[in-house]
Amino acid sequence: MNLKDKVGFITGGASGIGYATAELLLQHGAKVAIIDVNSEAGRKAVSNLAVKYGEANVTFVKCDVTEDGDIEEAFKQTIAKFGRLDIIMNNAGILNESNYKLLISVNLTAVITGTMLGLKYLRKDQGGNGGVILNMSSISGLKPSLCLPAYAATKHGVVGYTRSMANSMAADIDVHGVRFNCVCPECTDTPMVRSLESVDSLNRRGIHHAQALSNYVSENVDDMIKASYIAENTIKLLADETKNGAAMLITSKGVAFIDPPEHPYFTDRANLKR
Ligand SMILES: NC(=O)C1=CN([C@@H]2O[C@H](COP(=O)(O)OP(=O)(O)OC[C@H]3O[C@@H](n4cnc5c(N)ncnc54)[C@H](O)[C@@H]3O)[C@@H](O)[C@H]2O)C=CC1
Ligand SMILES: CC/C=C\C[C@H](O)C(=O)/C=C/C=C/C=C\C=C\[C@@H](O)C/C=C\CCC(=O)O
Repeated sequence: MNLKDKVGFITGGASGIGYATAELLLQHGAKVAIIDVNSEAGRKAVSNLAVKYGEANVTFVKCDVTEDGDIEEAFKQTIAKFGRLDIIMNNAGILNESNYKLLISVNLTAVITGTMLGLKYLRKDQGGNGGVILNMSSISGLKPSLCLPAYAATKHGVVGYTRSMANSMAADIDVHGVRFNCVCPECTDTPMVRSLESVDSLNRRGIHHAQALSNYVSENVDDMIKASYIAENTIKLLADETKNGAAMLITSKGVAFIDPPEHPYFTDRANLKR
């Protein structure tokens, strides 16, 4: 996919990985809607990006991704502003083991809702141009995370959902034109991770092994991979039209595509005919 003049929709785009990806899309000539619950951060992000890339190319829509109506409205406002939609990045996420229902709602339910609601605007057979849905998982979606079991459950859910959607819709891709992929970064230097330095904040959020995790983050955060590195690899995946159903692990050593185990039943639609 040539990113020039394409339109991206990024939840959690006011900060961290979402913001870095928004900026890189703009550098490639795309237009971007930053979708975020934090109005102050969202407006600040857009005013910074507008100075560099032009007011006509970036917009902010306030949206709590746990509210279906907000997500629908955000899609409508994005298309009203830019006239099309090509890239959906369901990226908003939180760390809160205490409030695991909210955690699941933001990190997993909203990814499914954003995919289902967005799909109808992308589908070529429903008036769209085709495109790509990129869901944000984590290395914690591929392996256990002893400090964050509920978080890991949401991120495993994102991998399972994204691969399953890709498989179930791949046979008709010429009709709808939509690809589904997910990215799985290791620990990255962002405001979300910097917030883990405070043991009080970890305890309030019910995070396991709080003191050990706080020490680990304080000692390692400056050497962690940067959001710009996640964004560079995310953009490559977005643009690569050969990739559908990919789970891209991103670590300081580079990227790797993690394949699911083989199983003959219901991994592809041919088996439904048996
Ligand atoms: N930083 C890391 O080490 C890693 C982060 N991730 C994932 O990447 C994504 C982005 O994380 P970061 O950039 O690190 O965090 P961040 O905290 O810098 O950015 C997250 C953004 O999501 C927004 N957000 C939170 N709840 C929301 C809601 N209900 N509705 C709309 N927006 C909401 C926040 O306001 C914030 O702007 C998350 O899904 C996270 O789980 C994955 C792997 C590693
Ligand atoms: C106490 C020692 C620190 C880490 C080991 C442990 O496995 C763990 O659970 C650490 C989690 C740290 C998470 C911090 C931010 C989360 C971001 C994620 O999206 C994934 C990144 C890293 C997971 C690291 C891991 O599980 O080892």
